[in-house]
Amino acid sequence: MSQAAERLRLLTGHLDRAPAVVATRTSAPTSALHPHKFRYTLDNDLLKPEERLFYEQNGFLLVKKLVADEAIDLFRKEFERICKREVRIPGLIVMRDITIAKSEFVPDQKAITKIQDFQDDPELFRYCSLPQILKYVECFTGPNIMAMHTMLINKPPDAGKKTSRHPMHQDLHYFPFRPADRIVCAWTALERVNRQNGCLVVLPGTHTGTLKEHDYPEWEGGVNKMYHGVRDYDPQQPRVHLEMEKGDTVFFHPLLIHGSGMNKTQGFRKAISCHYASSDCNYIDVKGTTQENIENEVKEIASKKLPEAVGITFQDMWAFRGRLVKGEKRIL
Ligand SMILES: CCCCCCCCCC(=O)SCCNC(=O)CCNC(=O)[C@H](O)C(C)(C)COP(=O)(O)OP(=O)(O)OC[C@H]1O[C@@H](n2cnc3c(N)ncnc32)[C@H](O)[C@@H]1OP(=O)(O)O
Ligand SMILES: O=C(O)CCC(=O)C(=O)O
Repeated sequence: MSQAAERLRLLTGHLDRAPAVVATRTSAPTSALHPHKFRYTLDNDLLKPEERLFYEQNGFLLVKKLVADEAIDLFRKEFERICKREVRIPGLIVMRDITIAKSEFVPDQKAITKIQDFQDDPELFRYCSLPQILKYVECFTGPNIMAMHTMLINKPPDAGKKTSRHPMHQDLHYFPFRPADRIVCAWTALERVNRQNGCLVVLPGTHTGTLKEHDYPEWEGGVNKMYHGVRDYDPQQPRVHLEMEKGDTVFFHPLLIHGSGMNKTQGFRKAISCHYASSDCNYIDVKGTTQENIENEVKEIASKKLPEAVGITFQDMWAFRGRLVKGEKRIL
């Protein structure tokens, strides 16, 4: 058994006890007729009872070998074509690590840390519509599903300044839509990921808390643009390193505190992800909330890059990105 599988087995072992925490933490009124009142998963028969309880208590669920090697190889090839500029995708954001952000651009995947917003690339967007992914997503979002945000992350070998780390954060910080419980991220390893190359690190159970204040961590070597982290993060909290094989997929709640470590290898650690939300979610105004700092930053960057973007709301920026992948388009 792999280390990751063993860790998961140990964690699921804890679920043998009665899910009292689940019942007490739900915001919905609990009923004596429904001792297991679930909050984070929906009533459908897709999840196995142990998977459902695991997500309720931990805020994430790792599914082994969900995406086939053939599909992954196609995603990797398309990423390579994008990096070489053999294909150009409208609206795609290409990010370089802060250590090389000011150097001359080289059209090679070694120079690219992440691509974001590939909703208009049919090759990559196939990931967001894979039936085996949507089958799980539906358990968290319900039947009307929007793909709201897409990324292919190519974590580079660390250049010695630890900038390849992703600070511990909650994805909800970036999202002006709610309810949080109807949003989920699917993150698939495009190769083996482990502590050496900077796998995801999660703080189990933190999805039951609230959205925390985020800001740039004070890292000596610098921090990538928009990589906010939870302020006053306590590194002593229990954490789990999600070591995964190619094709393994983790689903996680947008309040789950997570991040990823430094890539200490010479390889580029690749993963593909999509944030989904129920199309029944509604937009919120984040002014006056802890999210105002990221709203201002995103709007400032957008208006620098695209003068036409001045005056466009944060909510509209998300509405442009969102694509219906299943069911009916409603509010989002
Ligand atoms: C809506 C927001 C995203 C939603 C995220 C959903 C939640 C998921 C959780 C996360 O992933 S959190 C991390 C979110 N981070 C990002 O989304 C970063 C996305 N990156 C970008 O948008 C672009 O890479 C960026 C706008 C920062 C730069 O792209 P450009 O095409 O404008 O690059 P360009 O080479 O023209 O450089 C413009 C300026 O940015 C600087 N720059 C580029 N890459 C940088 C970098 N990595 N770090 C810091 N600064 C950077 C660059 O030095 C330069 O500075 P100056 O204006 O001072 O000359
Ligand atoms: O892939 C990674 O290294 C981190 C991704 C992450 O934290 C995120 O997408 O929110």
